[in-house]
Amino acid sequence: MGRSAESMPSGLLPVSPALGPSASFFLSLLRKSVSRTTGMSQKVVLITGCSSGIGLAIAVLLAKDEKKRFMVYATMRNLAKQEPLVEAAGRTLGQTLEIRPLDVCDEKSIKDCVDGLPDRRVDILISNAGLGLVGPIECQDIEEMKSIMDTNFFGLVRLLKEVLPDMKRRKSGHIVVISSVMGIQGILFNDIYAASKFAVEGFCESLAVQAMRFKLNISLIEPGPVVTEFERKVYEEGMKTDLSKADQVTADIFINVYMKHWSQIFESLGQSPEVIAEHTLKIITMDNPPFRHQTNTLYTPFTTLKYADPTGDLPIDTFYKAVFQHDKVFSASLNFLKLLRWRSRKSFSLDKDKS
Ligand SMILES: NC(=O)C1=CN([C@@H]2O[C@H](COP(=O)(O)OP(=O)(O)OC[C@H]3O[C@@H](n4cnc5c(N)ncnc54)[C@H](OP(=O)(O)O)[C@@H]3O)[C@@H](O)[C@H]2O)C=CC1
Ligand SMILES: CC1=C(/C=C/C(C)=C/C=C/C(C)=C/C=O)C(C)(C)CCC1
Repeated sequence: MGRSAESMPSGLLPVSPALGPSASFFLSLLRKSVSRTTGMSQKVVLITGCSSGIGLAIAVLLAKDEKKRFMVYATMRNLAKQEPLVEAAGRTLGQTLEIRPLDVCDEKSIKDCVDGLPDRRVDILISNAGLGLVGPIECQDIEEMKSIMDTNFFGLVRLLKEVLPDMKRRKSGHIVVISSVMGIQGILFNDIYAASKFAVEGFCESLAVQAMRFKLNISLIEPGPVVTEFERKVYEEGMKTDLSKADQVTADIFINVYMKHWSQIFESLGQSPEVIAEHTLKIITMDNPPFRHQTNTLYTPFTTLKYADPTGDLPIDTFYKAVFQHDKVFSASLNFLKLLRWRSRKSFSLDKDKS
């Protein structure tokens, strides 16, 4: 995709309005000549939720791209949280990465952010901002549930209402959504979170056919557990749940079965945000990116159960057995996996030390 010199991202050759008309004219000539000589077609990437985790990792990986293929607008709802990103971005800050405010629950904040981009152009939108929630529904209030839907689902809808019309007009663009394995398959005590990711998937699947008519791509990235702030926040909030509204059996399963497995699942199956960023880079640089992409091969045995049985009984029976009948075997398998991964990581770092 060839981009005009006028629409080159400001991060490459910043033009200060204070420079006056002649300097601006000179710089615009310089931009044209840079574009002509390098033949560069730098893509503008807008990412939400970059204060931590997956969003931060994607922003940094793309900004540090050796071929400088991307101009990254890394956004977050609270700029007071930008320090980790500033630190990780290093010298790319102000060059191939700029930090902007954006709250996915606030239409005006989205519009202001997009209006502030050169030509309002977004080549790749990475919808990443999201919140988790675990617990029995009888202990969660509707407002709390609505805020999950508002962030995880309507956040994406608001973004697309702002960005999609321009992409359609230009007949180019890639919408990448950080969904989850829970966009494919519900998990015990994640009723509302899974519903929000199912909503995301249904929405994108419906939109994908229309997008094709405008030569746009939509891709859902579906990670399993990823070791980020999400893990800690969800665990801490989950443990604070007021279980007085739940019966004894439910409260017991939540604390002594589900929450007991939480850290173990992340330790045995968890990926790093950097790995998810690598997967995302691969997807956005493909000629024909897939609509769905799972990042974790260790988790696919679970998601495959869904596709293997159209009645839907197989995953439900299997999860039931894993949790209630073969708890010890399930737990031992996770521990074994954890040990294997620890050993392979150790031997990998020993190999690196030798070389
Ligand atoms: N970690 C995991 O196991 C998995 C996560 N995912 C998904 O990955 C995405 C990123 O999560 P992850 O990096 O793990 O978690 P983090 O908690 O590290 O990051 C979540 C990001 O979303 C931001 N955010 C929350 N609400 C809003 C909002 N209204 N507007 C803008 N930004 C907002 C947070 O900002 P702030 O700091 O201000 O709260 C933060 O930057 C989410 O969509 C999540 O559902 C998918 C599969 C697994
Ligand atoms: C696999 C599995 C379990 C837990 C899975 C979890 C906890 C997955 C977390 C995924 C996340 C955090 C996705 C984020 O979007 C159970 C129910 C213990 C038992 C049955 C098998």
